[in-house]
Amino acid sequence: MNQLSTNWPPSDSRDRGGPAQPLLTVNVLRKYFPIRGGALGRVRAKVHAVDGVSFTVQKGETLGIVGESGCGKSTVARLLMRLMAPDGGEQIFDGDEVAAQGGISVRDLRRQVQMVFQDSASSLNPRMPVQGSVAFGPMALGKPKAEAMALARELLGKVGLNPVLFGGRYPHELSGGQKQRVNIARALALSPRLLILDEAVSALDKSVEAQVLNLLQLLKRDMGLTYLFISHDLGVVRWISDRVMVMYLGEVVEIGPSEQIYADAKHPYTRALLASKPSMNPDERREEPPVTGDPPNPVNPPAGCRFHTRCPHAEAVCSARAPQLGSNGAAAHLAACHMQEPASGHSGAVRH
Ligand SMILES: Nc1ncnc2c1ncn2[C@@H]1O[C@H](COP(=O)(O)OP(=O)(O)OP(=O)(O)O)[C@@H](O)[C@H]1O
Repeated sequence: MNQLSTNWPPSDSRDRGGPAQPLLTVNVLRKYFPIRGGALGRVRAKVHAVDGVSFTVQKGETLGIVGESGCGKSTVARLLMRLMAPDGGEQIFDGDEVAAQGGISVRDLRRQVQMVFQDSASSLNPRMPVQGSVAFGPMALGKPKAEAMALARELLGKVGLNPVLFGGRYPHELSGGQKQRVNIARALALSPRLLILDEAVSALDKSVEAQVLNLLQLLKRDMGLTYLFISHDLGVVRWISDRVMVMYLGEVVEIGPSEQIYADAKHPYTRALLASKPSMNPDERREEPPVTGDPPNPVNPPAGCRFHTRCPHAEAVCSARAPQLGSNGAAAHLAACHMQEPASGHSGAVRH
């Protein structure tokens, strides 16, 4: 693998080692999509896509986001990039509030946060050789062409594509895995501090997926990057993430260190999701039945705990009152379930 020149990425912006410091903090983020109808196109209802989501990503870590299709993972990602405006909440990037007076502008945020999507083909311009695609962002920000092209060659090498062999190729001349490597190089060309990977390896064959995951780990270590890794594949998320956040119907139901989430999940939804995951180990203990059926309609989410309509442990309190994210053990491991609150009134509530 090629070495990058010493002046890239800029040494002052990397997030290596040291005590944990937040790079990104999100407080009570909300996005409701209007559903319009009738001749006048009036708003008839709203999809509660992201509903009060709060979390922090520490510098240098990988936070995985998991949950069933439609739970709001991609909407969170798009909100973080400000590809759409939130309806509420606050986003703080490296100490500065996004789009607030005296904070960080959306333009600056979009340079420091880059995203890689699942669909590697449509992210690339089909009429542009890949070296040009990688150089495009830096040139748009004013880097002279010769420098941007040199950076593109360097980055293609960094993602494992020989720039002499691949730089002049068009996207249709590349495999899916190669295209995704180009997309990663393109994202890195703007020297981001946070990379959001939204189902970025989901369309790849398992062997190619493993190569790209290994590449991501190497890049993260070499460049001091921070990742937000969104996937429906719990095995992949476990492998790559330091911490994992579980979403259900627009809300966070559990968040904690990866090993604790996988070994000792607190929320029945997380346990049901894990039970739905195919296992190679026939002796693996599965206390919860796999999650079945479809999630409720996000236009009218159930009152109380949104999972209560599918939860085998649901009691009256679960539909009466929404549980708060909290911990009954390790402070870093939080779950929103009445069984985790000693005084909730649920018969299965933990006692201390
Ligand atoms: N532009 C939009 N207009 C209306 N509803 C939307 C829009 N984008 C997303 N939604 C809805 O918001 C909810 C969350 O969608 P989102 O794509 O964030 O989920 P997801 O967890 O990323 O799902 P997947 O894993 O399938 O991509 C879903 O109910 C979806 O139908």
